[in-house]
Amino acid sequence: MHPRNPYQHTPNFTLLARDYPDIQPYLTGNTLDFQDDAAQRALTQALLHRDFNLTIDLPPNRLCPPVPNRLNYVLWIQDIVMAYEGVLGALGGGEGVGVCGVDIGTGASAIYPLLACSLEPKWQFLATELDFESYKYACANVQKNGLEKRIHVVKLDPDPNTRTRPQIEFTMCNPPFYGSVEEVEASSAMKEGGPLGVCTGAPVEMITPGGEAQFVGRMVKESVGGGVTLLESWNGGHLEKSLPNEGKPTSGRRNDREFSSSPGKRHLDGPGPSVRFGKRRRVSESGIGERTRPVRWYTSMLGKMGSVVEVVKELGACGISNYAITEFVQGQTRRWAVGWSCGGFRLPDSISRIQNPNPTLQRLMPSRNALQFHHLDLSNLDLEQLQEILQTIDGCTQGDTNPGTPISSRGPCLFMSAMGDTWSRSARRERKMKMQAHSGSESGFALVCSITWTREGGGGLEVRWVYGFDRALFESFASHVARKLGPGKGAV
Ligand SMILES: C[S@@+](CC[C@H](N)C(=O)[O-])C[C@H]1O[C@@H](n2cnc3c(N)ncnc32)[C@H](O)[C@@H]1O
Repeated sequence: MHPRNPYQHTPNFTLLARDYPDIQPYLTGNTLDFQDDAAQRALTQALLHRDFNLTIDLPPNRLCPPVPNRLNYVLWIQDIVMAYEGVLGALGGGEGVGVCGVDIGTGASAIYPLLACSLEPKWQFLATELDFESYKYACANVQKNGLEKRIHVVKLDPDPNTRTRPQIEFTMCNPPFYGSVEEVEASSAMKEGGPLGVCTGAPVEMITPGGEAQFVGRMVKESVGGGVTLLESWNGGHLEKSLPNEGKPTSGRRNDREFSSSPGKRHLDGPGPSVRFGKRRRVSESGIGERTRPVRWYTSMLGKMGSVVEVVKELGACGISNYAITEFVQGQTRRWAVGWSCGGFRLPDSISRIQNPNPTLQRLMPSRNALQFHHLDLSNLDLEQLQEILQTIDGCTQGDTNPGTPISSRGPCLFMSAMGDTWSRSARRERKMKMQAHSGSESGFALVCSITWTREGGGGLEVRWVYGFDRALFESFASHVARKLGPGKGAV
């Protein structure tokens, strides 16, 4: 379960039923009858209202989304967005820009955009739906909560006349799991709504040709060309118009008691508000080439581990190495999500990798974006000394940092950027000969890293890859920094 998910323990149904009497008929003691789909609907409605101030209607003939499970995915998306928002802030761009996400197949509940908008007052969504019945309910649910300016529900009708879209920060999707009715029937593992829960999913919610792996595989292929699966009918106009005026906090939408460890930049291992590249050079987002990408992060939930294997294979086939895998465990239900980007922002390992994966997942994990070096003698190193040492690396730019505000548990964090390899011996020789290099060029960074260190345990250094496309360049830079700082024993 996501660490910020407040549903770590089974709710006290008896207490909940006092405020939400619709639950009462399905209670025996503190046990809710998950075999009854009406009980599941009553629970979802109660939790959404109590904890998120959301009111929704759910049709009996469509999926009833379990709130804790759906919230896990939203919180992971929040991690991803916070990670790169922090980086953009550090690079002097992207401040105050609203976040635009896409939920592919929003369902009757429109649960993902509703939850996400309730947690994040600046986010907006495009929510697509294929099925007319679900589409009607989704529109009504968005309207009921006064969120129609921030959540635009579209009924998909392929239309080739696509116009320019605003930057989409992420797409999310809970695709139909199965490839056929036979597969649904053969599966005894389908446990929407808890271990004993009945499933009210309609065929359109459960079945897609080729199953979820093929659905997401298609997304992967389309993402290489900048596409968003089945979004052809959306022209983006609605959200573009409302983007600059949005961002007013929606008071009362968050239950602060439930979310005492509520999300905020200070919880991140990465860059915080005090870090800027501003002094030496302000870089627009277009300077790192990301604004031109229609979608920054594609993500999808997956219900079968075998599908994770297939999707990662497809990512490899498409040459996409910048990806993330997470696992959502809620009671006995286990789900996974895969995210990938064709852009250069690299996520912290804590977001992109599962901590203790089983052997199958271990093999699929993306490469680490942080390299650690131990046994460096850093006992006397302070931020100023580090800055001085790093200044001696030719052709690299340092970001500002506020030493009084540690933004990582490891200590202050410093950003370094480079336009290319300027530190290796051959690069230095070449620079001497040409003497022109990259000075003042605004053509964009090749590499951005954050550097944190600790004096404890003999001194440790962590160089995290924040932006770039060339892993070898990152690894070479990290080793160079470690060599500069002391007698390292190699990266682990
Ligand atoms: C498993 S349900 C997920 C519903 C909701 N997002 C949730 O998590 O509870 C999948 C949804 O995707 C819709 N759908 C199926 N194929 C689609 C497609 N190609 N494009 C958009 N929506 C689709 C279905 O109608 C259904 O509502």
